[in-house]
Amino acid sequence: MTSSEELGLAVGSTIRGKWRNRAYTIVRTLGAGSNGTVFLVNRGGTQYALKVGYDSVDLMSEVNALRTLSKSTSSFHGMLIDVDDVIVSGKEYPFFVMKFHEGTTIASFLQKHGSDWLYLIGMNLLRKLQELHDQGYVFGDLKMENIIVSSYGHVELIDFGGMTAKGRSVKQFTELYDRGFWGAGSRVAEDSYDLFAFAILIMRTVDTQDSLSKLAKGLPQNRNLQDLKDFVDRSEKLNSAKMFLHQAISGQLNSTRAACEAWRKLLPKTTSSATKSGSGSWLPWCFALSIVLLGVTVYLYWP
Ligand SMILES: Nc1ncnc2c1ncn2[C@@H]1O[C@H](COP(=O)(O)OP(=O)(O)OP(=O)(O)O)[C@@H](O)[C@H]1O
Repeated sequence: MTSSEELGLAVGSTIRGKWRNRAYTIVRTLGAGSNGTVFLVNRGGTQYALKVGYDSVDLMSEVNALRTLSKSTSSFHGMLIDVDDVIVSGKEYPFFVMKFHEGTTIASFLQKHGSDWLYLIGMNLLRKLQELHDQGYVFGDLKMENIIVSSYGHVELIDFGGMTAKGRSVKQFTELYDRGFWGAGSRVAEDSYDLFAFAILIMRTVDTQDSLSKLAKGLPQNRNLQDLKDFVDRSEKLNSAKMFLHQAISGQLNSTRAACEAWRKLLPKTTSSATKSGSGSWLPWCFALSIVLLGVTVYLYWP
């Protein structure tokens, strides 16, 4: 794999597209994975995430996914900003530019703000998945590393290289989150495939001993769905989500719509009504405040 240093793309240097001639200044490296290196870049005062790939075939599937979603009217609209090639030291590399999502991983968000946030984050993640599923796609490679959480538990998905049209075979996945790996179902792209990965992700947030990874390292014939069910049963912190998780890992939740409804019931009451109506639990407070202000006004100005 070619690293960013080898590419000679240091902070402050410019990536200029060969075809569209747009220039992006590198602010810092956001991360590097199997398909490329992602940089935070600046163009005309706006920050973007720019991914330089090592192989255009690998990058193309992600670009195609982003292109499709960008055209939609969903919250994924306008995600893809630019696609081009850059020449570095005489060699050509493909790159694309997307919206930059500021935030952190689920694990660090929960550590900082408390584990109660898990239910709201889970709700927001299910809604994102539902948007994707409604358009006829599954995400495929759903895992901790591909989710960014920002303030108020807002969730964004990143790395759409695994996005697959429903009915096809999932093209990119991570074993730990893959139901095929656990002998719990096929790799056909359907809602329940992502919902299985969602359940694993929720389980991983309480897995301080990393026991799921240890289980995954076992022999294939010793690894099965029952191990996962036992994990859920042992995890006290997941008590209220037990039924949901059992259903998700056994493929009994067939639609993300149904999953959203089931998960909503797990939300603490105030959050639940806030997320449902979009108004929030601040309404009663606003009402109380307005009464107090009225009282103060009457007291000050009454003749
Ligand atoms: N749109 C974005 N906004 C903010 N950060 C991003 C964005 N896209 C990617 N990143 C950051 O860059 C890192 C690497 O990105 P990504 O997972 O897409 O690379 P990859 O090469 O496909 O990795 P993998 O080997 O996991 O498939 C991410 O973990 C994330 O921290």
